[in-house]
Amino acid sequence: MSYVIKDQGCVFTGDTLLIRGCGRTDFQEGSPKNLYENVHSKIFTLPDNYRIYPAHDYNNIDIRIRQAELEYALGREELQMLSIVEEARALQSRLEKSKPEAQTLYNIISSGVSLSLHAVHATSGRWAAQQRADQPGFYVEWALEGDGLYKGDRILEINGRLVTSKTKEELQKHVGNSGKCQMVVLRKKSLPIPQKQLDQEKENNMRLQHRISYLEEQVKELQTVKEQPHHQQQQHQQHQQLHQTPTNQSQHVTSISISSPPSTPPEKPLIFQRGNYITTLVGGKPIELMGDDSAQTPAHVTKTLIKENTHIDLRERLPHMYSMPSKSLSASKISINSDSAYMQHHRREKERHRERRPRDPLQQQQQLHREHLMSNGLSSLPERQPFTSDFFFRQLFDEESSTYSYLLADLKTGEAVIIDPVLEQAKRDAQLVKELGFKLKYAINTHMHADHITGSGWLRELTGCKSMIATASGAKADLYLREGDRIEFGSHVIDVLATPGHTNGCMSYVIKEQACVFTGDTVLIRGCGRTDFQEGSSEFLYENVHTKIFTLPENYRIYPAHDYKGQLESSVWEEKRYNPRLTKDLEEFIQIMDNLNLSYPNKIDVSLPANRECGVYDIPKE
Ligand SMILES: N[C@@H](CCC(=O)N[C@@H](CSS)C(=O)NCC(=O)O)C(=O)O
Repeated sequence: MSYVIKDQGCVFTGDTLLIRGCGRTDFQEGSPKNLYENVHSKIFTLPDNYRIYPAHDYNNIDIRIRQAELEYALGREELQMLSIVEEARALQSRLEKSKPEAQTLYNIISSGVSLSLHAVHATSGRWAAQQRADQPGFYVEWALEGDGLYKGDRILEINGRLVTSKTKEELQKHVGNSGKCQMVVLRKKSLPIPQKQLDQEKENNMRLQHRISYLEEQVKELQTVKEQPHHQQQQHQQHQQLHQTPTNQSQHVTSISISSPPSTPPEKPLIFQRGNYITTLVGGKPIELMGDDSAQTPAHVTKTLIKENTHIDLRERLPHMYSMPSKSLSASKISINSDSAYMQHHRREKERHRERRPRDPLQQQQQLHREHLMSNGLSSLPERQPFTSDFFFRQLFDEESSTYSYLLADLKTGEAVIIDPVLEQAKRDAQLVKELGFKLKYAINTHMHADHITGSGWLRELTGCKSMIATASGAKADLYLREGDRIEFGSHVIDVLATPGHTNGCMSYVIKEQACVFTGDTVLIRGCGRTDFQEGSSEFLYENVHTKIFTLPENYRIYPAHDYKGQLESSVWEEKRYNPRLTKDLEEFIQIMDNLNLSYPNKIDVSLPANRECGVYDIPKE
């Protein structure tokens, strides 16, 4: 399927149409003919300015490597899961075997219980035997100590005659009135599994079931991620993390049915934890986190359905949780009594809101969204300002250094600029410029990079553009930039802001008309550039971000030079609220920056000397 959003002029083509490629057709129901026909009749007939968003992009060996890594991780998880499934099966069968089953000699021996034959002379005659429901033979019920008979012994022979009796009276005839006789009895060597051990095994089994369902989820996730290109894989990870943030309300429900609940509630609560996902079972019931605080705690409750319905006072059972800090579990809001006053209030409130809801589905959704924001103490994301129709924007990625480059153009004049190009991608970028019919005017650097060689020098050779960098960077270029400079391409203007801190020569580039800012390494998504080498200064970085970036309108999009977690863009609104470093006060910020403990960029030794020469140093011939 392809999904078209007409009013946004874009189509999501999945694997049907990829950038400069298309999906393979050599498995599943693949058909080159059908693919070709569909692309030509349904995608290529859409307006030419429709943006195409494919499901994959494979231009880089790193993606393959990442996929191989994922395959490996998947294999490992699958193996682990298999061995745990085996373990669970073995446990299950032991549990099942502990249920009463027909005590035929065959069943007993095949279940692994060893039997021994005993010749017993019952001299006292003080013993009794009984039949057992649905089981053949007679079993000693009680016997006087010292006679050598034990409860549970199965009587095979009495006074030389095999016991084939069907009734107690027939047996009595063999024994005679005195009860004194010579007997052969069959005795189980192993004693039945004690209840405590049985309970323990049930508990273990429950744990294993839980682990299996977690591993199944992991495998499913890995399988999904494996299908995605690196970019999306990283996004997926980020998405996962986001879904564990306090603002996420959705509950993750795993349903495990245990057919035989423990006869008595376990003394201790069972707590399962996977990262922020916590399941606590008390008396077989999951504890639910409720109340506003649950939105602020990273704990995420997995419901496990167990057939049991006891209400238990948690304060007695979990006194330690009631003293936990609210960051790990909001204990004061823990309750398992679904009819608690809080729940009743919550339900009534929900109903009240439902009654007030508008009829129109769109308005209803809007109201729900407002309610959701309000109840989570969030303000609403500012409205997005679209790019103007004559502004071309393309974000490009270099996998090796996780660097974003941005190709921007004026569609009317064809004049283009590229921000932070990477040497290894210069050919790709030059090719794209050519295909789109642009004329590359400038290759602009946000700063002198330490982790990769700039592509600006090489692009200059390939396209005739001019390279640019801040005077303060100390690097060579065709043109030097200072705060307040304006870079023009067609009718578009980039305003230059000096934002030193990561390095002396760091610049941010603002395009007011398009409501966006290219922050280089000054502001990263939920992070910022390191300040531990070159001329790094945490104080400068903090001050410049707060006075020059965070003062921009909140709906300005932020485009950084790197992202290591698969995020593509952010906004001033988001970073002002969620940047874990820059939202702190200066003192704490400096402390965070002083303790990042990042290793030096792998390519620092080649990048810095090359970038001082605008990247035209040691350029590969090919
Ligand atoms: N591992 C990478 C380098 C990662 C790194 O240090 N990134 C810099 C920007 S490039 S100098 C940075 O400021 N990171 C901040 C952060 O919080 O990660 C490599 O070897 O190239």
